[in-house]
Amino acid sequence: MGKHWADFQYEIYLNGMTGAVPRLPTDLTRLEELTEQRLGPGPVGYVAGSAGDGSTARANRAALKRHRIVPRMLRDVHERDLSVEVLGRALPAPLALAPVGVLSIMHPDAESAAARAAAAQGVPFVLSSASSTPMEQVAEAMGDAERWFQLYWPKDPEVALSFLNRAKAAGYTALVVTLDTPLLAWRPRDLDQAYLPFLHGVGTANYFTDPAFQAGLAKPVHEDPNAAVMHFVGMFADPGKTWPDLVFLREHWDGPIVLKGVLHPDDARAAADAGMDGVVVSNHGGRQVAGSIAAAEALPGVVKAVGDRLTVLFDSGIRTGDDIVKALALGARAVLVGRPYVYGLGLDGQAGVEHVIRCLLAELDLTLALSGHAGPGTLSRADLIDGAGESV
Ligand SMILES: Cc1cc2nc3c(=O)[nH]c(=O)nc-3n(C[C@H](O)[C@H](O)[C@H](O)COP(=O)(O)O)c2cc1C
Ligand SMILES: O=C(O)C(=O)c1ccccc1
Repeated sequence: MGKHWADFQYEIYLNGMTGAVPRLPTDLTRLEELTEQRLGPGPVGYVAGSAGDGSTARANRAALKRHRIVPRMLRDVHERDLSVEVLGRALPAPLALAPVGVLSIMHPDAESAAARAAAAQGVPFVLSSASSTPMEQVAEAMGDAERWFQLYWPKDPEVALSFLNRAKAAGYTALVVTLDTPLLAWRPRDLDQAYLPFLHGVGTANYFTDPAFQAGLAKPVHEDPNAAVMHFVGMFADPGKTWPDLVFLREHWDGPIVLKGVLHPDDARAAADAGMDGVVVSNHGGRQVAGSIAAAEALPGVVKAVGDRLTVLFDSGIRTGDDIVKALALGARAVLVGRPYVYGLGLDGQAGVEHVIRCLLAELDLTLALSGHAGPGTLSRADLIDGAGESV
């Protein structure tokens, strides 16, 4: 028997008897606007923003909305269990927090608060290479809770190797290698506000604390921060990388490796052929290729190509429990959520992130049960039809 995620719903109703309502809305699509009111346009512009005219982020939502769940009745759903096995580990629910850089623009406790929230709810935390807190400090905040490290594969192999060794020593079990960001895309909201936290040395903690990174600087970071920032900018990603380069990661990382940002079935096959363990079907929340295929449109093709060989994860556009049901029915093993938890962090720190996790999983549990499923295992493509679509 798994955790009773739907109890959160009762807890809210029971608190309501004394007139108390939740501190944050339970419709997570409302969090962006609230966060903007609270924190202002700079940081929220960075989080909410996406590539080009923003239509790819909207397409992610529309593609999920186009699928409609066909509920089934009179199936025993009184005992439910959302647990799944992902990359050889048992997770209490098919959800992880996506890697998101520079969380200090949202809250002073930044990644540590988000990681503690994930740990408290038993959900894996994926730490970004571009975190505002060094990976060791985030690990310490989590105890032995499940954590994965997202790699922006640095140009300098010594720094790459050092990141892998540090992540391993700090207890990160899986490596999530993001392929879709060899360059930062054209993002008008950031350009128009000239908002790029890295240029101020925010989101560079893993680099600035790294001995191999420091070895490439003429002066210590604190003596010449601008030079350190420029060294970071030149190092952070490498648009020259190709598939054969994955051998380096396979050689130096013992645990599971997941490639994030895969949208084409042939790239998924290449990942399997390169000895990878999984892929995240993702278009980076619509932040990289403007006009890209929606992530949910890409999911079935990738599952068909490699579903029997790789763990297929999904992100980009998950906002509700029914979105998760749809991604699982399309063949994802679990999903990652990005912006909603980041807004939760901005609004209420660790508690805000826990609120987001609990809302998503309570709604997932209830939607599954009401659709005739006692857990994710019985979902299949047959539980969905293509609806007429809807404006979102
Ligand atoms: C502010 C922000 C920063 C991000 N930083 C990273 C990052 O450092 N590494 C990474 O792999 N993905 C990053 N992403 C992408 C997320 O991991 C994820 O793919 C995306 O947010 C999922 O879409 P969603 O926000 O619609 O849930 C970032 C996303 C946002 C919104
Ligand atoms: O903003 C992003 O989407 C992102 O992935 C990123 C890139 C560089 C540093 C931090 C985050």
